[in-house]
Amino acid sequence: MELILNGVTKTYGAKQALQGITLRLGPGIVGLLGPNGAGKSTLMRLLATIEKPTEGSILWDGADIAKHPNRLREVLGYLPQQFGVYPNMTPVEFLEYIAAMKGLSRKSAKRRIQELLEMLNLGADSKRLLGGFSGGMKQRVGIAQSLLNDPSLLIVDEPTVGLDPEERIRFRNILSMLASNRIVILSTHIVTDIETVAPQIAVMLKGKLVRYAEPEEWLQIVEGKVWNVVVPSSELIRIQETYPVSAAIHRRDGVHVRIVSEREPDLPAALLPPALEDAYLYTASKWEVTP
Ligand SMILES: Nc1ncnc2c1ncn2[C@@H]1O[C@H](COP(=O)(O)OP(=O)(O)OP(=O)(O)O)[C@@H](O)[C@H]1O
Repeated sequence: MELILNGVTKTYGAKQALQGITLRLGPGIVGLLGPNGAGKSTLMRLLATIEKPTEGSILWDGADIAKHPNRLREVLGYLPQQFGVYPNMTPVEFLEYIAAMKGLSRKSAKRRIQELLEMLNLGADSKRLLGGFSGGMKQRVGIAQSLLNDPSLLIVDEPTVGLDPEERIRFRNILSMLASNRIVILSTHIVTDIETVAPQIAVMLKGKLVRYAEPEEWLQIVEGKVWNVVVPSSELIRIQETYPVSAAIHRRDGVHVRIVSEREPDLPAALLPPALEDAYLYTASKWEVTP
């Protein structure tokens, strides 16, 4: 089970959405992190064989998916960013419909749907109409449809948008549970979505893969560079213009601002242990000036 990207580039007219992405993935979760417009969804669509690279190649277990898309499609699960359900169907009807489109036999689909409804904690709601489901429940139905064929490659694009904190945590737990025997690619612009579940994190900025590393390596980038400074709220804008700011908490004694700075700032400052958010912001700020 191996996915290799070799110099993958995608252009739309004059727009380069992806530039020379090279990456090798094995089983487990990889978190793909980047701001809106970084190219994550484009990359997901290429991996899902919906579009082809303009240059470069994507190999699934050695086969080029542009030439042999079915090799990957058979083992692919995809939860796109915009995932819609039919409001007048129950989860069972909806999943049966998707299973039929994927070419699963009725008998194995029925069994698999029951398994997935139990696993995703939807069993008690299996006879309700999807139109009345919460965002989190719909998202679990989305995951269920992506798992119908027990995929070896599972791609989930911005899955936590619109979910409440409890559903977010539940969703992360589901993904961790699924990652043991497949490659899971989780794309997001929210650091907390991936920091607890992804042992490998790839950051994309402006269509390029900036770095692919373990969380510990990300943290090393900002070791000794994260500071807490307390300033009056009138100073906050100046601070934000000067440093990457990963948090600003308003307290009685002023605003406690968490900044990333290579040198000790010219303000009373206390050094803090680094977090992934600091590393991400610092990397993005460096990339702004030296693309
Ligand atoms: N079909 C298309 N035609 C033209 N430009 C496109 C197309 N798809 C994407 N782009 C452009 O490519 C760039 C990357 O877009 P993409 O949607 O992949 O980013 P993203 O990181 O997924 O961000 P978001 O989370 O906002 O979707 C953007 O500048 C976008 O406008």
